[in-house]
Amino acid sequence: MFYPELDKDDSLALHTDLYEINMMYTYFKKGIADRNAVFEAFYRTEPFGNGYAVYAGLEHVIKYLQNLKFSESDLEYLKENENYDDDFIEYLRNLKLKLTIRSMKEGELVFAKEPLLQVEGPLAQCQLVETAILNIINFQTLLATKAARIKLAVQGDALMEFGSRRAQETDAALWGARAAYIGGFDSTSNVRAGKLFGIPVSGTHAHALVEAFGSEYDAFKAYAETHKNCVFLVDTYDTVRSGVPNAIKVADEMGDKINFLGVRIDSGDMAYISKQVRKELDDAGYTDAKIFASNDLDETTITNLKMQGAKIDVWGIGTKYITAYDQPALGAVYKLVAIEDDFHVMRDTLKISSNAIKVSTPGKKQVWRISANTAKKNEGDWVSRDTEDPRKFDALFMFHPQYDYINKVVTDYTAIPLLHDIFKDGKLVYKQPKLDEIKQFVADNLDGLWDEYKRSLNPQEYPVDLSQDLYESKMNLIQDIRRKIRERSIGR
Ligand SMILES: Nc1ncnc2c1ncn2[C@@H]1O[C@H](COP(=O)(O)OP(=O)(O)OP(=O)(O)O)[C@@H](O)[C@H]1O
Ligand SMILES: O=P(O)(O)OC[C@H]1O[C@H](OP(=O)(O)OP(=O)(O)O)[C@H](O)[C@@H]1O
Ligand SMILES: O=C(O)c1cccnc1
Repeated sequence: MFYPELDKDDSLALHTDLYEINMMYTYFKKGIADRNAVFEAFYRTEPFGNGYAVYAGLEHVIKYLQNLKFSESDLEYLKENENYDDDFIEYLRNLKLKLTIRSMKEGELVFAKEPLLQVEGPLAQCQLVETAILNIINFQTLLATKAARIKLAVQGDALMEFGSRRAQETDAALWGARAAYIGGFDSTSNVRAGKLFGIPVSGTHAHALVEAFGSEYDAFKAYAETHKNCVFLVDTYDTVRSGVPNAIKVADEMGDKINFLGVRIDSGDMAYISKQVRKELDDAGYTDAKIFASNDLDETTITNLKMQGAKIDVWGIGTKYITAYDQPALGAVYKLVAIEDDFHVMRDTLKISSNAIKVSTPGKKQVWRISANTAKKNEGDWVSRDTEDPRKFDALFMFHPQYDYINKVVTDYTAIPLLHDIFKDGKLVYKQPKLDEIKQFVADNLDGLWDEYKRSLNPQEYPVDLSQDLYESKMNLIQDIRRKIRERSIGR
């Protein structure tokens, strides 16, 4: 630890951007800190060109919110470094979260432009938690989605997560291992993730073992004499001529004393070499021995290797998974959608932009997953005001919010609300599922999605439609704001 005097009194209350606390200060001084507000978090485009994202991070968000309180050293720091009056510091000292949070469940398949998490409560409190909530769900949702893409590419083969050494620091390795498991990996190499989350841990050995013993035979033999389950890394010198023959020799000598699970290759032409290795293992009678592969793999390389007929059974994935190499940010944002006015009435709010995708949708919402009762597949998501309930209608008119000529009428459907109560007035009301249940939930959800949305390249756009009510109030609010701006500029 670098700062032991602070660490003992550290908290995540300051894990926020300064501008959040500066806004809190303004709200406090102007007497509106406790006005009721509603913020919603959403992202704007699907990551990796995928057709959906896998929502993850809620467990960490809950942990963060449950423990949120300014410590004395936090307050001291603010007092010394910012020009806040003492009454604000006192306000922060007594701050007790009273937020009502609604969120998608972890493992839910989610789509661009729909609220994933909604925060309602005192304006200043809503503002404080923006940074950490986005920090957590941006990372974990991105990674769980990457994991699901990799899972799709391996077509049922086993997947090991190897990313810790390349992760952007320790928290990313830990929560990234969890997101991998949610998204479809079978195990992680991170032992702490095993201890904290109950994820199966697994591993082989590194080149260092071979180098330390000076020869592959001595290294494999030593490993076999100290471990029951053995996967030998065979590419330190020459995979085909030395690595695999030495692995086979040790397996023969040890017989039933070990479980010879297979060999790992970590370099070279994986398609060509894996075929050679398969033949050597089969010829020696080890037809059940598996070929493990690692080396900067991702869903694209895996798909290509499969196309080449590579004989790989188990895939170890590190760098390109844990760093979300091809798209390092999900870009989820947190926007104010409603606020209490001077007359204690909730008023919708909107952010206008010349960029259509950046125009937010006002109002407190609910997201409904609409599935056809006959096909048992999802028809799309219907974003409504939180007061609307499509279960009361016989038919649902669904239309694209930007291109309203793309529309359909759905009958005989089931509508399931996706935003669930997590905290009510600061009290946790949600029973958190076990990690394995979340993992299963992802798999079940994927079953409910048409293949057209699931393919990893150029998937169809999944419909995320607005209710008529929401659409009209958005258009009216845009007109209203434009008119006010026009009037003001004419007056000048
Ligand atoms: N047959 C293949 N088709 C497509 N990509 C492959 C194939 N074989 C290996 N790759 C990938 O190509 C990339 C570079 O492989 P390369 O052969 O240069 O590694 P290497 O130099 O042998 O490994 P190292 O640098 O770790 O010793 C890696 O991401 C690897 O997974
Ligand atoms: O390739 P990744 O997907 O990141 O998987 C993790 C990598 O970590 C280990 O390599 P190591 O740290 O020894 O580095 P090197 O193999 O690249 O030399 C292992 O042999 C994998 O290659
Ligand atoms: O167990 C392994 O083979 C492993 C673990 C971490 C990184 N690379 C490989």
